[in-house]
Amino acid sequence: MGRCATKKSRIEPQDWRPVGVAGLEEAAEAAVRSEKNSIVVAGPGSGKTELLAQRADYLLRTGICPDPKRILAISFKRDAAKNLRERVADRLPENLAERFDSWTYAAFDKQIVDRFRLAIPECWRPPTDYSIDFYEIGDRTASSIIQREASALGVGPAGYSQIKPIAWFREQFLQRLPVDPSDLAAGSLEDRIVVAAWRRYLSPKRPILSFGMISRLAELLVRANPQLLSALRSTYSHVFLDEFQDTTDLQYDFVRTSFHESKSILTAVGDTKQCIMTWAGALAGVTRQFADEYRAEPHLLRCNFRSEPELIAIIGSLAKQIEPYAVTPIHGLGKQHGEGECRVFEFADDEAEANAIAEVLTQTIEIDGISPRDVCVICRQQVSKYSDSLSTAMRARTAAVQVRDESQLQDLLSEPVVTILLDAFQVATSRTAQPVAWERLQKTLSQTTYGNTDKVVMRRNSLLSTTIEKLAVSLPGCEATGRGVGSQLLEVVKAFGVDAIKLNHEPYRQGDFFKKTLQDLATELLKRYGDKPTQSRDWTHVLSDLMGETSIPIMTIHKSKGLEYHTVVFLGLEDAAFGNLSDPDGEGNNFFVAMSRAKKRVLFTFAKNRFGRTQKRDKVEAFYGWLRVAGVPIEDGSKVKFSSRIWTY
Ligand SMILES: Nc1ncnc2c1ncn2[C@@H]1O[C@H](COP(=O)(O)OP(=O)(O)OP(=O)(O)O)[C@@H](O)[C@H]1O
Repeated sequence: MGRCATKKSRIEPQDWRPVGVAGLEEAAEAAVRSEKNSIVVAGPGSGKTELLAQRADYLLRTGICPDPKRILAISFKRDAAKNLRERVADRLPENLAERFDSWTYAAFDKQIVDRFRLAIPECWRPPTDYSIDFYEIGDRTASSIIQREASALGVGPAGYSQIKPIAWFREQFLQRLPVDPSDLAAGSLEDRIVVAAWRRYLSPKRPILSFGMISRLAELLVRANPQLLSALRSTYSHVFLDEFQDTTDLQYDFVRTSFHESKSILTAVGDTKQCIMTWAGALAGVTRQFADEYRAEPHLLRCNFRSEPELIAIIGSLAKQIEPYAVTPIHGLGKQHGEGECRVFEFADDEAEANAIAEVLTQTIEIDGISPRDVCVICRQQVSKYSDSLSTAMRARTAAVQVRDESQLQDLLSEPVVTILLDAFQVATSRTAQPVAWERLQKTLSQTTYGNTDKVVMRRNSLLSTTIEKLAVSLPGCEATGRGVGSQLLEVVKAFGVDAIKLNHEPYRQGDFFKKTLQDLATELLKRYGDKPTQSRDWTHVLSDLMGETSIPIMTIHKSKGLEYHTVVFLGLEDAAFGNLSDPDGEGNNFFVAMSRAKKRVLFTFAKNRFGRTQKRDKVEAFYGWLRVAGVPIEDGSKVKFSSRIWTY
């Protein structure tokens, strides 16, 4: 993908061509060039994220999004927001890319609340030092809130016993907040409890907000302040909504208050693997609602650019079994045959499973030469529990590659300040040139300091070189203590300018998030560095370990969304792994997500005995049925020689 470093003049829409890809399918190109609200529905690997990056390129290069207007992209996960931001930054000149804002819903809501806190009606205004509750309230907490607040209002159990806690929480506590709470305060007992509970959460003594509450405050803020609303609308001429099928009521409501019936043009992209019906052209749920309310033009994509034709055929078969009218997906570049494979193995127990899969993973890396980062192990839930035997089996086979739970590190490594720091550490400690990291650092520094005259650029380059040199000198003798590593991080951050970094990344301006991110990074570095004797401390190794260059990621299905790998192993296609399957459609979609992450190979496993207990597959039988019809039989793992190059009977 060509990096465009120079300022280019505006191009005419008819002269614009997709950047970095051979082409786009017709429906995708229509969505990229659309002048109306639109909803793009497409299967896995169809290039939805790519389409948004291309649309940003189109709108900014042609001036259809004219300076000083901006594009707002909202995603669900931090790494998805980062991925989109990077794709746009990679292909556009800086002066254009800087008008592309890529946020998660949570971060966007929070920065609105924090920046415009004083415009929140006083009765709902949180103190500045509120903490975040990362978990939404569950049944038990809701129940105790109701009990506590009802008692405080002088109502006994007979008065509140009929209130269903979780329904109260979802439908009433998280309802739209009225500008004036007196209506609620004078309303039903449920409403009075809502007001009392909010007051307690907002109280200066121990203010604490969940992301659901922050979303509600952001919506209220925009609704209650016409000037803010109009500023938001005139700032963002175009709005992108990623993974739209997953939008919650609260998020939908915030978008509606902010942009419905405005001049801002909305592009929502949704994924049929979450909502199979849409593939047939029958929009469903929130997708349907959006199409109706925003008079959005639908664009249905059918290409898959990710997977080999054999996997696309299986994905298409599964879709058709679920929805007979589903469009058959085709390979994006017209390939008819490839090396894709999908296999299901049954093992006597998790130990046999671990040995076989460890063998497969080792071969994939050591013989096929696939990078550990291009291989992934997925579990439905409880990653460390499900992958425990596999970790042991891998350790017994090779010291070079391990499997690693990605859940905690994924978010930390997506942080912009962490990217700066790891790039700086990498350039300072690597024995070879690191042009990509160096260029990224230069670019970041140019965003945090002003001016582009030769003198300013020279001064910037000299500052960067000095910072890196200092770091290169200090790191080898760095104390193996939090203070030692932490102070090196601080030195780099200071060179880039703490305020400037915060100015460019809104979430760092709030609370102690910036400090905590640096602390978390120091802890992770220290874990890998501090336990070795001084002479054998090797920063290159520490960094590659932290960035996971030598480890195979293990993650939940949820974390795997939006990602792709050469080989995917799904451990435990079993009833217990899928919980109580109270939502079979949702679990079917989860299965679909896991299946569609693979470019070349996807393996599913079933262990008859796991954690010393017999496993069943009655509830997940539908998934096995889909696979059988798609031509994927269940194989007896004990009869397969996994140690041979080609797994034979
Ligand atoms: N027009 C295109 N030509 C060639 N390759 C493409 C094109 N569009 C996307 N790709 C590639 O196909 C893969 C899938 O693209 P992308 O991640 O954008 O798909 P997606 O629809 O967002 O996927 P999913 O929702 O399944 O995670 C990526 O490797 C991407 O680089």
